[in-house]
Amino acid sequence: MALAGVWGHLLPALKADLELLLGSNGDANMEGALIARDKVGVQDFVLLDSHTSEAAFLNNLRKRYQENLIYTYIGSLLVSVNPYQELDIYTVTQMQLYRGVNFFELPPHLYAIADNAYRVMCNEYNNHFILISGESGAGKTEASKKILQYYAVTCPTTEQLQTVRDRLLLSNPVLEAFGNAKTLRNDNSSRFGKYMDIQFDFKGAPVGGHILSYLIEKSRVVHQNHGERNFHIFYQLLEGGDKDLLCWLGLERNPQKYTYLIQVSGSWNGSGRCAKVFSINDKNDWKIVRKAFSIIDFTEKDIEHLFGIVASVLHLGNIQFEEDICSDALRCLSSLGYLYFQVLSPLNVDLAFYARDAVAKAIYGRTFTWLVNKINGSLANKVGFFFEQFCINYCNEKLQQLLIEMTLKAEQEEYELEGIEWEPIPYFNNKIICDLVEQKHKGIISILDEECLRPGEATDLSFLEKLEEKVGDHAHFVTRKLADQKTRKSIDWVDFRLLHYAGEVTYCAVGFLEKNNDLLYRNLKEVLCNSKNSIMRDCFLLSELDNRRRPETVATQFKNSLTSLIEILMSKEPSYIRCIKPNENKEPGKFDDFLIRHQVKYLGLMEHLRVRRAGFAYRRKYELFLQRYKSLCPATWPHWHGPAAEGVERLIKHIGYKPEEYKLGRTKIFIRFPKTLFATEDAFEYRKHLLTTWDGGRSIKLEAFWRGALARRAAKKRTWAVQTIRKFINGFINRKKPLCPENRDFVRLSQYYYLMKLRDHLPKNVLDESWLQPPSILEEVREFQCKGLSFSHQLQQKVVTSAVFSGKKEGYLESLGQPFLETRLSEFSKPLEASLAGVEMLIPTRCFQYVTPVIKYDRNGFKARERLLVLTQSSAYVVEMAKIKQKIEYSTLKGISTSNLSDGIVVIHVPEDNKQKVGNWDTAPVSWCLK
Ligand SMILES: Nc1ncnc2c1ncn2[C@@H]1O[C@H](COP(=O)(O)OP(=O)(O)OP(=O)(O)O)[C@@H](O)[C@H]1O
Repeated sequence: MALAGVWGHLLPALKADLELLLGSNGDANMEGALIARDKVGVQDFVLLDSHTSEAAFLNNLRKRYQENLIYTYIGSLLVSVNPYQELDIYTVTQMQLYRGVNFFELPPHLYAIADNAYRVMCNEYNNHFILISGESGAGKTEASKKILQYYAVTCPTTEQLQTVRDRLLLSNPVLEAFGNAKTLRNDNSSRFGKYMDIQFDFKGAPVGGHILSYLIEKSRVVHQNHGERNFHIFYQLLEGGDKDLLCWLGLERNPQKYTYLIQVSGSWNGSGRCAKVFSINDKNDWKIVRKAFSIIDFTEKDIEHLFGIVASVLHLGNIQFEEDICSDALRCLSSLGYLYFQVLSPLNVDLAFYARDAVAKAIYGRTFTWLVNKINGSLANKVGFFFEQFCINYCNEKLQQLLIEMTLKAEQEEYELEGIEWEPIPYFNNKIICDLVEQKHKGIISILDEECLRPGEATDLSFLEKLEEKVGDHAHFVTRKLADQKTRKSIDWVDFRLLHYAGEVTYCAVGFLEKNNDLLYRNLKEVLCNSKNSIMRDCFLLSELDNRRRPETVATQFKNSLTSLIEILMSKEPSYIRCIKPNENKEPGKFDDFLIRHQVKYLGLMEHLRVRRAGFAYRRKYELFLQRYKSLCPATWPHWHGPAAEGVERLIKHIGYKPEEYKLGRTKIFIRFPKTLFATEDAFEYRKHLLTTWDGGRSIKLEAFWRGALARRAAKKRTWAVQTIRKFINGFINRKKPLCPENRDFVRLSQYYYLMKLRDHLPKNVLDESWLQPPSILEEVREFQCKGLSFSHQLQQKVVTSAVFSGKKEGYLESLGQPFLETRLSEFSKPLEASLAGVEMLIPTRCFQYVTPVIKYDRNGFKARERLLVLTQSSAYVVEMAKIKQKIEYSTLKGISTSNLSDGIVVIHVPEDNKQKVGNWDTAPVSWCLK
């Protein structure tokens, strides 16, 4: 399974950043889904009443958010609203709760998505990805971390695999230190795109992983916006690094001393200082990062070099240029041995500053890539600002297209497979915009590359002109020159505007050429290649210099890496998590309608909901549907013996499904309207409560009640049955007195109100029936209680038995239906009874765990002899005529076997040297055959 992609930055207009969580599997449909609704609004938007208005959508989201229910489904897509507070829903207990449980059985949760992906991956051996998207600060990184933690806790692991797990978890603080920064929108904003792949072995244990990083925001190294910070690592090093380290790196603890940490536009409290950020504890974070490094296999040398580079960047920023003057900082750098500069600059002061910043950005960018590569996989990066925004939004277009295509494709394929007529769903295909950006020769990226590469004087304006010339007639492209009178005013001469699927974004073309080229002077590269710092050398490999071919432009690199990413994603099954930021102030409980409506729009949530609803809202395998709802029809309750498809047909006919409400496929039933399923689910809930409500630890009286009701049924017929059920419920409820101390059970109180509410809203034909028998398990419970046997003890025994025999022994299922006995004394013949009486003198009865008559087959000629088998906590005894013939201590047992047929043969394997003779028993058998 894998995590990927964070583009959390600089999206003032489109604001759509992405984080991907990639992995294996995901049943995107409702296969096997069991609907369990929590009580606030609907937990699946698909279940909203017939209309799919944005207002209804927002209402539901708001209602739930105000109750701290931050997760809601749209089918299998999870919508998550940032709570901006710690919620008690990520505990290990919660993880265990969601582990292995059907998708919709529990309230919506990240863990359900994660677990579903994992389970389908394990069952179907396919790959899966989870795409997490949302604007900066919406909670993508947190979601991905929580999913990682979920896998770390719930996946099987060995000591050896723990290393992989720890590496995956601990790579996060390191990546965040180097790749995250405080922005206005998020104090811990990921400034790079991230794709993390987690690989599992066939047993479902995590065995490896790798991370791809995209587009680290290098410009932040040399420049931060008002109210923002540089990457965390700089502050962590200064704040947390010990004195000796700082001294060795030539650093002072005070961040104010470093230009790159107090950039002009970063002087946001008026004096060029960064105000304290209370949510960030650099000192503490430094400790975590330091510790993580050692666990993720970085050598001390690596760490030394890495911090050397971080320090070098800070020193670089302090280099000032004046005519013919080399600053102290430069000398300091050289003395550290990290960089040897030959300052033979033909550049003027401005260009020298430009070159200095270019070096700092390049060093940081490449070091980040090196760091990611070191942690796992590999890939490139680059860029900054409008150009960067353009790349990010292009990426969002591609992923949006992927989402729609994959959703529709999956639906379409399933309908075809099931032989169900497909009704096409109208949706906006944003391929047209992707083409506008990426098409060979004709797309914006190609045009940009052409301008970058062509000889002669190319400028950002000539690029803009080329765009007008080549894509000017495209419906999603506009410039001031091409715009109509009205829109013209809002577009500058140097701008172009794209009509993205999520809305219009205006890009300033200034800087596009330069950023696309990402030029680094060749002589500076040579200097860096000669550094003594091995990481630095690796980052600026000489081979790159030898290669005279022009490197690919930034946009082309990005396009290519995106194409590979999309290819990877297309080969996997999707799951989606859409994160929503509820307000701009990071305030818990505040639901800003305007802000959220905007996100609902650009995240395509309404579109997704319509897609889900336009087809069939739910589909289930016949077997699963029947299993869940069989109690709603006398013909299918308690067992249906024919094919499941026919059972389902009978069942829905009985419930009263109308033809337009469903279709029957080859293996599944398709239900068109959520309402239909909703009603069925209500009826099911009602039945379930009736059948399973427990009466203060004693068996419920439902069955007896029911029998009585049945007896009088003939006379009073249906109306009476309804009254009977009502009476039962009322009686049951009145007896409960929910608040009295013995009934402190709060759950019962909730059940009561729930049941009462449900009763008034049931489809008529559900209340009408009195054929319903409680399941056999309840009869069994009653029987146990009559006999004073402990139900939970029985249950435990049955669970153990099931684990041993399920699917392995014929007739096992039938035997499960009977109560397990602790003795079979009634089956004793007279001599055996006498035997037991004698044995009781030797083994106290209180030690008996199980006593049964057996036939022992002698090894010599397989002669059958009647014996008594007595099992105690520690040993088995074979008894004959009041004598213990053999004692077998469990600790010496080699094993026990049974046949897989429906017989009672048990073979007890004892060691060859078991000479433990008891009484007059004279042989030490290897095996026992008992019947
Ligand atoms: N599930 C959650 N529970 C509690 N707090 C959360 C949760 N999700 C997010 N937050 C809070 O919101 C902050 C921002 O979340 P996060 O960093 O995950 O956003 P993001 O979408 O990854 O942003 P960016 O794109 O800028 O990296 C977190 O630092 C945390 O304080």
